[in-house]
Amino acid sequence: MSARLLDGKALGAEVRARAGEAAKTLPGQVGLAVVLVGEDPASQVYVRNKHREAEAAGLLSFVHRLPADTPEADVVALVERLNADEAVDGILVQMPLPEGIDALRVIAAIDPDKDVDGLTETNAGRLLLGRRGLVPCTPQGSMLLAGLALPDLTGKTAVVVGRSILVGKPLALLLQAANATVTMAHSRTKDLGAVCRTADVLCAAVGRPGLLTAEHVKPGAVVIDVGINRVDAPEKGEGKTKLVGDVAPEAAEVAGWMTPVPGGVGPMTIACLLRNTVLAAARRRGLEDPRGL
Ligand SMILES: Nc1nc2c(c(=O)[nH]1)N[C@@H](CN(C=O)c1ccc(C(=O)N[C@@H](CCC(=O)O)C(=O)O)cc1)CN2
Repeated sequence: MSARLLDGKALGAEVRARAGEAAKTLPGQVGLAVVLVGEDPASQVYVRNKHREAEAAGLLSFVHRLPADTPEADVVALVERLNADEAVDGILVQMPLPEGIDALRVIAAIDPDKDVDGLTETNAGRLLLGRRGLVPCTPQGSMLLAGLALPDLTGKTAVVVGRSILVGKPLALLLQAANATVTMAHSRTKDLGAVCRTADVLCAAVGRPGLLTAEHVKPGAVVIDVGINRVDAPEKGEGKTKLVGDVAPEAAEVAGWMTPVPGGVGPMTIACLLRNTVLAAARRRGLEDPRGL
């Protein structure tokens, strides 16, 4: 069997287009502020892409770049200024932050109603309690991709490998909210293969290239590979690199559906960020959530 592709590029483009259409229906322009501290090369690419996609969708995009040695208090002060800025509907602080800055303290400074990353305690609590809030972008994108293969997850078994606050934990809650029976696995899980083979939906969010192989996959399962790992690619030439997921490509011989890396969950992250920003903007204006978003 060769898995069908869950195309995050195509679905991401649809989600971004819908966010752009919904933004047009709101009074005033929707504004997104992104804070980048330091020079992490991958983060610089992601922030550039966020700026480009936000503008392409008709949003106002404000990028704040701070040097790596910026004191934590100055990052928090910037977040507080953005909280008070009427032109800003959504705030995102790009992760990872440089050593010496406590990410949780910076996140805690974000107004929960502008927290388009869904990482504040308030939004994490809302997700846990099943209340309306802002949901982290990568887990949201993973659910949209899984939904292409399995529109109804009721009674399905799901295994999430990884327990980060950015992906693993919120993704497990979203799967549970969609009536799946969820197991969370991690580095201390005994017999990871046996646990993973129970999954109708297998989600890998660990950041370890090729951690899961064909042996971890139940025949026909939906495999959502959240890992985006840059590895050496000597076959492409000296010093060249490539992106690979947490799931080895041969797993596609067993899976029914699988996300590629690149082109799977990654593009959904920015698409869902635009979606969250438009949702936040509508709610801040006291309006209903836009239809069709
Ligand atoms: N505050 C946050 N920081 C980080 C998040 C996040 O959701 N919030 N997620 C990641 C990085 N990220 C967005 O910030 C991100 C990662 C990957 C992609 C993407 O489109 N990947 C492409 C490949 C791009 C490339 O060539 O490098 C793909 O997978 O096809 C978008 C956004 C960590 N930080």
